Amino acid sequence: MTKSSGNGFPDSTNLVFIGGGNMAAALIKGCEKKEFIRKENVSISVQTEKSAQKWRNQGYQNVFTNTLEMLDKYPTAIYVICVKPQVFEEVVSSWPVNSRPRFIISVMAGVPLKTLSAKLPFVSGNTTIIRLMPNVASSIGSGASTLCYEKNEKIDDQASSIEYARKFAECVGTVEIIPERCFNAAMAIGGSSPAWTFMYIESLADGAVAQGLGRAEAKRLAAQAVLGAAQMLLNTDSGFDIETQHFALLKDKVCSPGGTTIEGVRALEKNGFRSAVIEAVVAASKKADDMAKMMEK
Ligand SMILES: NC(=O)C1=CN([C@@H]2O[C@H](COP(=O)(O)OP(=O)(O)OC[C@H]3O[C@@H](n4cnc5c(N)ncnc54)[C@H](OP(=O)(O)O)[C@@H]3O)[C@@H](O)[C@H]2O)C=CC1
Ligand SMILES: O=C(O)[C@@H]1CCC=N1
Repeated sequence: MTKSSGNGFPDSTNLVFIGGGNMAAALIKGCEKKEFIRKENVSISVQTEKSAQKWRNQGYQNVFTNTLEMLDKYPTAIYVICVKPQVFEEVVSSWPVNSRPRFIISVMAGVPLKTLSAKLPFVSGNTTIIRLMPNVASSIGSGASTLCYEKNEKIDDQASSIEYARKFAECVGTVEIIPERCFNAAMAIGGSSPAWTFMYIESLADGAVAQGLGRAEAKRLAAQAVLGAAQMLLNTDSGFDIETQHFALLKDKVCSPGGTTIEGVRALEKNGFRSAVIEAVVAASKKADDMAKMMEK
């Protein structure tokens, strides 16, 4: 009998990554660390020989600079699309018509399921296509991913594919399975917000540096303060229940009457802090909506 390592699929199942950049690296390394996959079952296609060599130097042997050649070699593997959305059309053009992947996971922002199906007519129909939106913290196993797919009872054993994708995403952090109509909004928080959080932490440090604190101390302190605050929201040991309680409960605990923090709250509100953050989420989400519309053309 074929051995299985608990992911529901035989150990010999090949995972084929189209694109081998930051996201592919985070996912591959996270899955390997959790022994979900092994190097010998991973194939990667990249654009440049330089990137291919980087992967080979890390012990990956199945590395290609020609996607068609790779997909030809693994016509029934699990495919993970990890290229930029702008490159997707090019990838489609080098997709062999006889490939029959077990299922497909796409991490591309702004490329909806219906576009993926329409652009890959020869593989869709009886092939589950899953959208997964990981984030940069996946590279250290602290990602916050979202996943969506279209339920189709005609597809054989679709539930196993979804379960595999869920476990795959869990190798690099948490995963929320959500309807596609909310996917771009979730992407703005899960996928994009780490960039804004880095900006926020940088600004905290800048403020303290302006007031005389050393740069290194300010950076460490700011990062740890943000981490601790996030952990209080997620860890019930803080007495906070994220399902039922309002974030302001914790904010109010920090704001002593007549104290320092409330002065900072006042300054933030005066400068449109919350509105700026809300608008950033809406802007990122709308950009993904626009990208999806462009893709339809
Ligand atoms: N960065 C992030 O935080 C997140 C990104 N995403 C999504 O992940 C996807 C990838 O992003 P990211 O990993 O950051 O991008 P990168 O630029 O790091 O990686 C893109 C990869 O695609 C390869 N590539 C380019 N053209 C081709 C081609 N024709 N055939 C095969 N491979 C090709 C590149 O090769 P080479 O290395 O040789 O240039 C590179 O390895 C995007 O669609 C993005 O929307 C999703 C969530 C978060
Ligand atoms: O900026 C982007 O388009 C990608 C998707 C989410 C994070 N990075």
